[in-house]
Amino acid sequence: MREIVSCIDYVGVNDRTTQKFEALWPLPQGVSYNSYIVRGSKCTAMIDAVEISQCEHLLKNMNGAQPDYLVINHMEPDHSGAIPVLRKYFPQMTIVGNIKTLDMVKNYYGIEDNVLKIADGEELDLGGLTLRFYLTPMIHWPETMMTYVPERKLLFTGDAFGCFGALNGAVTDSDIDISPYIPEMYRYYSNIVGKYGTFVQKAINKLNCIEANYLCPTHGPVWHENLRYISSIYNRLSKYEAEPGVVIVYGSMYGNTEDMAELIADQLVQEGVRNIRIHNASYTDLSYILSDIFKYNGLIIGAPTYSNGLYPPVEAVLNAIKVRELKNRYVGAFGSFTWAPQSLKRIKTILQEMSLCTEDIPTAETKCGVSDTAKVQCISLAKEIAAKVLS
Ligand SMILES: Cc1cc2nc3c(=O)[nH]c(=O)nc-3n(C[C@H](O)[C@H](O)[C@H](O)COP(=O)(O)O)c2cc1C
Repeated sequence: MREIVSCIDYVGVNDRTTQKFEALWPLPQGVSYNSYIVRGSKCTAMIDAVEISQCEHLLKNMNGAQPDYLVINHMEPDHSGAIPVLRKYFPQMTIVGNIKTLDMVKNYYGIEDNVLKIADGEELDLGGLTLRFYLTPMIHWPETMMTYVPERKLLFTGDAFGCFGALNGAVTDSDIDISPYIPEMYRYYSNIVGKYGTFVQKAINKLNCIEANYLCPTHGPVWHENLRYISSIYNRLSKYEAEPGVVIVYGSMYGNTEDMAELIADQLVQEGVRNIRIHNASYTDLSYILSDIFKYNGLIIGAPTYSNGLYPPVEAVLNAIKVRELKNRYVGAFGSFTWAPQSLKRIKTILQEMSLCTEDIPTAETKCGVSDTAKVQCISLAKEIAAKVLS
């Protein structure tokens, strides 16, 4: 148990053994499932729980605390998995959530008794400390909400402002070097929350009226000293705003499409672009590709034609971008074929369907090896994208 501010403690756990979050996203530095205890003079509340396999650690960290309430800001099982166990340990504990939360509690865990339904803006008096609930749907499930403690200017934010990476000793950012967590925040946002930028913006605007000195998410450090910086990252990402730079994602079986990627990158450097990330879609995990795509404002995608379609690893990246409704990028495309060209056409079609950009998409295409014409096209594509991302 670690004190964050007077009467509010951290009781969360670190998971350093799960290899992939949601069985999809790599966790090379683990992940924390954050849970908190708020002690009023009359009652004690627990804010969010942990994943089912971590119950023992959670109970140990609670150090004998007897919660009267369990507030559920988010029902995803990495936070709610412990509910049935907690209910057995603390039968008196009332489960607090909004109408959508309680429907999920019933359908996941068969629990309908001793629950308290709260509405947007409602408060729960713990004695000297108040919990005020703000519904913030679709960050990133329909039931998500945040809980504010006005007396401490502290906001429990659910998954918002969270990041991958287990906690290394300290809980609050004031006590650590936060630099390892920043790339993990980009990755977490782009992988998990990225599709819901509009809803993140709605929540940010809704919560503008409250003053928060502490943001306590369900993953990663508590933000205090760097609160403004972290909020600005979230604000920017959820508006789909990006830094000048170009991500080149390509697939290649025999190196010809790859040669085009290298040519384009070489020219981008000559044009003055400094942030260039090249990803071979067959080798870089999608998690990291998405993270870079959310970070930079230029995106160039290339693939060989494969069985009259698009090379599958590149198609998977395009689908992931489409799902996340990415906006405002300067995009280019390139492709290769041997007898019947398809890949470039397909990349362009998908990019245009996404409304990623309003302008024509610059392209380059080659038949078999990289032809002189294709080289000229690659150079011109790079020049056009460089001019836009640096403008
Ligand atoms: C399994 C397979 C399927 C292919 N299907 C097509 C195709 O439908 N149409 C075509 O023009 N080329 C097709 N190709 C040829 C590749 O698109 C061509 O060799 C391309 O230049 C490969 O690019 P790379 O060197 O970057 O791997 C196919 C190649 C393979 C191995």
